[in-house]
Amino acid sequence: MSDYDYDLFTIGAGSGGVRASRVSAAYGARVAVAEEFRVGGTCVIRGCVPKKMLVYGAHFAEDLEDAQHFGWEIEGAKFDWIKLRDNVLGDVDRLNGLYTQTLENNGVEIYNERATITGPHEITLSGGEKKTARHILIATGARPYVPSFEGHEYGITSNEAFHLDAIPARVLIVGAGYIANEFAGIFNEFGAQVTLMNRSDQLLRGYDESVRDRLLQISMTKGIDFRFNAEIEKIVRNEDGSLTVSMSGHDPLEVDCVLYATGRVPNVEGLGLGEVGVEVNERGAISVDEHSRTAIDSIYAVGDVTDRVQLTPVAIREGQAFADTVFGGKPTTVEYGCIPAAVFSHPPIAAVGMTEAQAIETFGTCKVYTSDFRPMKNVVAHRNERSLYKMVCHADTGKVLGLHMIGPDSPEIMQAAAVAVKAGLTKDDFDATVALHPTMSEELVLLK
Ligand SMILES: Cc1cc2nc3c(=O)[nH]c(=O)nc-3n(C[C@H](O)[C@H](O)[C@H](O)COP(=O)(O)OP(=O)(O)OC[C@H]3O[C@@H](n4cnc5c(N)ncnc54)[C@H](O)[C@@H]3O)c2cc1C
Ligand SMILES: NC(=O)c1ccc[n+]([C@@H]2O[C@H](COP(=O)([O-])OP(=O)(O)OC[C@H]3O[C@@H](n4cnc5c(N)ncnc54)[C@H](O)[C@@H]3O)[C@@H](O)[C@H]2O)c1
Repeated sequence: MSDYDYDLFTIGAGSGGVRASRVSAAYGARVAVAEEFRVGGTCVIRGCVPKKMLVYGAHFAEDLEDAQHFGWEIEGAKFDWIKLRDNVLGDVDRLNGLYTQTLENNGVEIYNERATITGPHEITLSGGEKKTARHILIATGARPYVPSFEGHEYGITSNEAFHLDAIPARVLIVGAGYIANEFAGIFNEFGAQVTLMNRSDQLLRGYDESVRDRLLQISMTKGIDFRFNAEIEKIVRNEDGSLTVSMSGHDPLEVDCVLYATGRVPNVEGLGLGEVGVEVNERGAISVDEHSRTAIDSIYAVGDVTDRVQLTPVAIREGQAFADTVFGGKPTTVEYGCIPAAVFSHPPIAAVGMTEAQAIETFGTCKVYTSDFRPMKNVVAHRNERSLYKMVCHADTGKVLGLHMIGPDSPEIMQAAAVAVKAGLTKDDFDATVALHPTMSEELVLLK
């Protein structure tokens, strides 16, 4: 008989924590999880899922416009934000229920409370109750980073964006990464005047320059303004509720909403890590080994709180690997190479593997094949918006090192193509595959 209340106590019921808890319980472990907000975590409650639903909702603005060129009369079309918002939040409630049910069906005990670590095997819940466990898993995720300056409290983060009472007429988005470009697209399609500002002179650092440039060009054509090399200095709230934002290198801007999309920081504060000896790195993320184990043998950490790759499928893999290793008798590590990623902008971007710049830096040279085309649907719709597919290959072997796409449905297309890139296939292998016609994805086997 174990001396502990549980075999595993997980802190945080998000993507990583739910997977780890559920699978560990299925292996026969006695598992409990503490969640201070809502079961499902960032992805389900205020991240990937509601964001993607807003992206779908937003894209109807273009679809309705384009439909007229396909013979459809669209009279009196109007957009109701409250209806979309409440439908999305309703589905979030449904998913929250499903995730809770999944945990309960697997015999995982849920504490709807904040938890802190008070010993290598001890957790204290906010209500004061103490629990012991053979293993503790920290899966507390990350939260939006808000830069500090005078008046910063007048801005919102992505957390609040899902609950707005109205679409603001003028929005300033601070940052130029994933969330900035996704919400710039969403607000712009809903009719807001969107300005995106960034302290550097580029957007989406880490993505291939060609697709970044294409997104910038298309976004500008759609009416989104960009201010680069701009550091936010001050926000003043005016009597009418509008906000005047001062920034370096540019004129002040008057808007109705400021959204910070300036990265996410690991949730480690007040967890008791220092007291118990769990180390954090210079970025404030929990340091772990390849099995997600911290400096304390009984304590592990997965997902955004470790800041390896802040993506849901990665948190899930880390949670699964933890359970397989600790309770499944199958020591498993996560492979971080060739992780496909997407930006759900309008149009979306998808990528896997090395950019052209990374390939040149690694190998000194590479071969690049591209297709720059106007999708058939855009031609009929009179939409002057071109897609770009780019394949980066090893100069000698022809092995595909990276694939980069911007265009309609590119994330949907990329998932399948990423299998080929991960498998180490070559440009010749792609070319040997007969095209599926007429599609956009056939460009992948016709690259020049
Ligand atoms: C707007 C937005 C859009 C995104 N879109 C995508 C996307 O399209 N694709 C993608 O792959 N990723 C996306 N992400 C990233 C993705 O949501 C995260 O990488 C993922 O949720 C990380 O999972 P996690 O388990 O590490 O943490 P989380 O899902 O954040 O879960 C952590 C949980 O721990 C709880 N918690 C924290 N501290 C405590 C405590 N002390 N006690 C109890 N509970 C605690 C929190 O309330 C939270 O529920 C998006 C993120 C955001 C913000
Ligand atoms: N489609 C997806 O998969 C998706 C979508 C949203 C979020 N996410 C995940 O969530 C993470 C967080 O998203 P994000 O967009 O907030 O982060 P990000 O890292 O993508 O972008 C952060 C942006 O903020 C800027 N910035 C950082 N610190 C700043 C400061 N002090 N002042 C001004 N600007 C500053 C950066 O230059 C950058 O442009 C992403 O890294 C990603 O892993 C993924």
